[in-house]
Amino acid sequence: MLNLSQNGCSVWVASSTEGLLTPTAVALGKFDGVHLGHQRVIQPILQSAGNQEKQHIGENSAQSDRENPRPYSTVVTFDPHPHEFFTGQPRALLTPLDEKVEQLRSLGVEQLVLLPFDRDLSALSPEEFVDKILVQQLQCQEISVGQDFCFGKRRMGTAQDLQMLAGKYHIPVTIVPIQKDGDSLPTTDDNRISTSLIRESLAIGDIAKANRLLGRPYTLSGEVIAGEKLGRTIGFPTANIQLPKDKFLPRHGVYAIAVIIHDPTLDTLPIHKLGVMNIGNRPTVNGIDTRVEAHLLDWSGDLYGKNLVVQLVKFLRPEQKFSSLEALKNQIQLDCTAAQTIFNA
Ligand SMILES: Cc1cc2nc3c(=O)[nH]c(=O)nc-3n(C[C@H](O)[C@H](O)[C@H](O)COP(=O)(O)O)c2cc1C
Ligand SMILES: Nc1ncnc2c1ncn2[C@@H]1O[C@H](COP(=O)(O)OP(=O)(O)OP(=O)(O)O)[C@@H](O)[C@H]1O
Repeated sequence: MLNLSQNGCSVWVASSTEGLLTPTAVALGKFDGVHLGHQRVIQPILQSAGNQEKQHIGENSAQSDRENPRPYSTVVTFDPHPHEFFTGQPRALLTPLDEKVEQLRSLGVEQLVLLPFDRDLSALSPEEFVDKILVQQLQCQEISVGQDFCFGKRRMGTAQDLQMLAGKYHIPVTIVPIQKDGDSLPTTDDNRISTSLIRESLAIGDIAKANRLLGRPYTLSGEVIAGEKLGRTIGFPTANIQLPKDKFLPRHGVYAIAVIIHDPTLDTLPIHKLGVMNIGNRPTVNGIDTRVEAHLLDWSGDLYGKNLVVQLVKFLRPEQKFSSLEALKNQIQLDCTAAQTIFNA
């Protein structure tokens, strides 16, 4: 269906009905964020695909592959997000499709299958889901899920049910214990690493926690587009970043950031810079729409058309309405100093 690649490696993106690579070793779930808990669930299917490859070394591998094909490490998820299907409300995502693909690629996943989440799929019983989707369509040889995984009509199937049903087809199921946020005490159920907990952390500007649960910095990525070009008149030119429409935005306000700059038209290495960013409506200039604007420290030059990957480091302050551009300018200077102090530390 689609082959999304970067750096020479790629993830094959398919639906259950189109373009599937089979057989598969499958990790099941929504995987929004590809956080540390998700990464633990994905690990066994990478090992399974990798281990079988190792067995082939030294054998007549072409013949061996034909007789006993290696399963493709495959993340199976739903599109649209089930929450969107049931509520009819568009769901903002920690990792919109391109970002999810990039994160899965970096883990070594070979295929992402997007199961079209519709009335028919949501009505499948656990038995039907295993038989129709996992066995017949995906030709699944191995499965990995988290301990609290639920599936099938009204989420009535548990991870143990999956183990029992898949066992009838001799498909082993790894049930990964719940991963908790060890740094947050006491470790109660509320500390279960989850997409929801990361969204809550981002919504209050607790970037350290969100980054810890993700196992990497939360990023906002997109092309630099034209703004009102006011920033340069106050000595702080800003790159306006166009994000995917379904990207989850953290708390509005000002952040210390690390930025990776890619020029899509040139085959050059990315440039790494530090900076400050504002997410908000810019009340000082009577802005109406939400903008994401980055000012890079120690940078001069055009950024239009370039792709920026902005990694959130720390929330600095809420957005404010200033009485003049001069007052805003003075505050942005203080923001730059505060960010620099964080980077130095
Ligand atoms: C670090 C930083 C902090 C900012 N803080 C605020 C703020 O507190 N209040 C506000 O109205 N605008 C704030 N802005 C947004 C500015 O109003 C905006 O950058 C300016 O209007 C220029 O935008 P333009 O060049 O894209 O038109 C901030 C921008 C940056 C880069
Ligand atoms: N903290 C965790 N520890 C172990 N497994 C997990 C953890 N979080 C999710 N999983 C498993 O990873 C797979 C994908 O999880 P999924 O995205 O569906 O849930 P989630 O991350 O808890 O998100 P949400 O907060 O939206 O429920 C599932 O098999 C799920 O059981």
